[in-house]
Amino acid sequence: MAISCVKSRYRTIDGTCNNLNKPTWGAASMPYARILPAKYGDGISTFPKSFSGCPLPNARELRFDLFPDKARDNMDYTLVTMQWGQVVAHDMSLTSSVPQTENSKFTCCNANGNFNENTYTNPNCAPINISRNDPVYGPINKVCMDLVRTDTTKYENCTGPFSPAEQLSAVTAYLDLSIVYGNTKAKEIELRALDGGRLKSVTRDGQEWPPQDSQPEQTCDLLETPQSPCYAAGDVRVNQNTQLTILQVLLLREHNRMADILRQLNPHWSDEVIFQETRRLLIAIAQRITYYHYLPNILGYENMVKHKLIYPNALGYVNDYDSKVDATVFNEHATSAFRYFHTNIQGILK
Ligand code: HEM
Ligand SMILES: [Ca+2]
Repeated sequence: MAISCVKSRYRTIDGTCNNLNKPTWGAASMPYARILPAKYGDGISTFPKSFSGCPLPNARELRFDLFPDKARDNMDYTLVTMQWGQVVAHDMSLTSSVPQTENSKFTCCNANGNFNENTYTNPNCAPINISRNDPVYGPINKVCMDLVRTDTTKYENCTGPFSPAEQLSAVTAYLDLSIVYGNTKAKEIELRALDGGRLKSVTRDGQEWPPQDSQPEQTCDLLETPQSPCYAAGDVRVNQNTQLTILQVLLLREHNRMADILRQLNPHWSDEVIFQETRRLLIAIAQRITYYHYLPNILGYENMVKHKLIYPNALGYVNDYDSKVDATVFNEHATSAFRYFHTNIQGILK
């Protein structure tokens, strides 16, 4: 599909036209990029097999052998280091059709922890066998761990019959706070107050909170009553865990705080101008936190300076933009590498 780009001071909501020569690079609803070619069993979409032609080892057993649980306190960083990482992860990547809520998901295992009748005939099902000795699920007789295969270019009929399936990301690859503003114009409009550049919010106990999701029973699986908080935000995972929700609330409040100040300073600005200017500022603040505060903890400050990921001595800004670099997230990064930081999650969250 040909996209014509308009020169603008503001980012598009769906990530198109960030790169004017390649308008779809890094846009939402595009396939992931790959470091290595796909390696499917049949070259198209089935699970790979071992060299002997047997299935690969059981994923649940490998997990216990390779990544046993071990609590290790860290005296240097608080839980927010982990938590900002999830903000970054959700800004960069959401594999299309990954089930994130209990009620809306298609399942391959039944409520008793056993395999559904049609599991073996359904090509979208790839549940994992849990051994009877499993330390967590063994005692409660759960033998089926759900795994529903994600959507690919195959389901979307985007690629030819013999080319390998490519998974899609539902969100913009850019660190553009899509978790706050959404990835489509429709979502952006739904989230905006359309007055004074503000995002919609509700006041409870004298404080500002995100608006209630329109379908709380479907979105939030641990809902006590339909009135219990279940928030709507730019990202569907906003309610996934309390620590993440806190940061989403903070970003919403900061947007509205800055919008109110900009409105006071510029009474002649329209809702649209205040909204876009505030969005532009908040994105810049979040990028600053990510590159100068979060990533140095992970990659090492000197290392980042050496590889020109940050420029601590720069005055104003650095123009190191390279239009030949594709910002599309690698499949290997979203599926494996960046999930490594799940090991930073505290075992018990109170
Ligand atoms: C309490 C904290 C967290 C919880 C409960 C959590 C849970 C999850 C869950 C349930 C998924 C989806 C699994 C699937 O069906 O594919 C996921 C995906 C993912 N997580 Fe986390 N996570 C947390 C923190 C983090 C952190 C700190 C990072 C990285 C710094 C991270 C990176 C990712 C990535 C990259 C994905 C794949 C996203 C996608 O492309 O769909 N997560 N996480
Ligand atoms: Ca994004």
